[in-house]
Amino acid sequence: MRLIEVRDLRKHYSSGLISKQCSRAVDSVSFHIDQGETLGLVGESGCGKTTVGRLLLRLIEPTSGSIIFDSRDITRLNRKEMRKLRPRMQMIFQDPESSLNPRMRIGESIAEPFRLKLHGKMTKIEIRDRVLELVDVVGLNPEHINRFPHQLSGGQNQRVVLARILAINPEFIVADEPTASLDVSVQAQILRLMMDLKRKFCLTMLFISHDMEVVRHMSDRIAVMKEGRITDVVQQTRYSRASDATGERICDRIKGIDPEPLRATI
Ligand SMILES: Nc1ncnc2c1ncn2[C@@H]1O[C@H](COP(=O)(O)OP(=O)(O)OP(=O)(O)O)[C@@H](O)[C@H]1O
Repeated sequence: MRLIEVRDLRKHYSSGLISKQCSRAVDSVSFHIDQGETLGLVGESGCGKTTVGRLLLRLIEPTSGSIIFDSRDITRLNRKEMRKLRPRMQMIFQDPESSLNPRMRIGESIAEPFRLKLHGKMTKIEIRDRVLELVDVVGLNPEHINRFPHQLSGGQNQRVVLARILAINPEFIVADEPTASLDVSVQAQILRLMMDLKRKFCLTMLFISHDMEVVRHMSDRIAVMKEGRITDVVQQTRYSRASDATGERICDRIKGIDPEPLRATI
């Protein structure tokens, strides 16, 4: 089943006071993502990947085109309707610390969606148990819940971001270069965790990266972007998809990671 469909999406920016110049950040882009599928979006810096991701969640408004999410054109929804829909679609950014409130302890950050009663009222004990469960699911220790983001590493903070997203319980995630800011030694661990969570929670994902090898490892299909347009969509077969060799290459590149578990997730 199709969860998201983008039709003829454009985002143009104009600049210059006297002679107006138009930059076509996204130009006539169309694609779809099926439920449970990961579509990789790859292309060189400045080709429009992040703009597509932000448009899909309506963090920015399109110049034209439609974005059908679960059979509804979200470009036509008003603020109230969009606010209601928002928990179903979430974004993971490059820098995990920027997505976390620096003054909130990790436990509070993960608990926030429960406190906001996104999924009904819960008691304090139920919230604490769910937080501890999620901390475990993303591979953190219970002691981390009392720390602040600046007291954790980048990789640990990205795990917190993932736990918080799972607390919101979305169906669709835009992951925009989620490991780009991380130390090479933790990149493979986070990618592996994302693959596991994606399977476990049946998530649908747009995975954005400029790194073709990482995108090949993570995606079912790959859309290639150039100068605001999608130039190619490649279906990954069981064989072309991140093969054992690719898994090993990623591990080779990201030193200190045992290739076996990574291969097991392919
Ligand atoms: N608010 C804005 N105003 C004007 N131009 C913008 C704005 N945001 C993005 N752009 C331009 O749109 C184009 C696409 O930017 P975008 O950030 O989507 O690219 P990207 O492929 O994600 O790049 P990177 O991989 O470096 O993050 C760029 O040329 C950028 O300068």
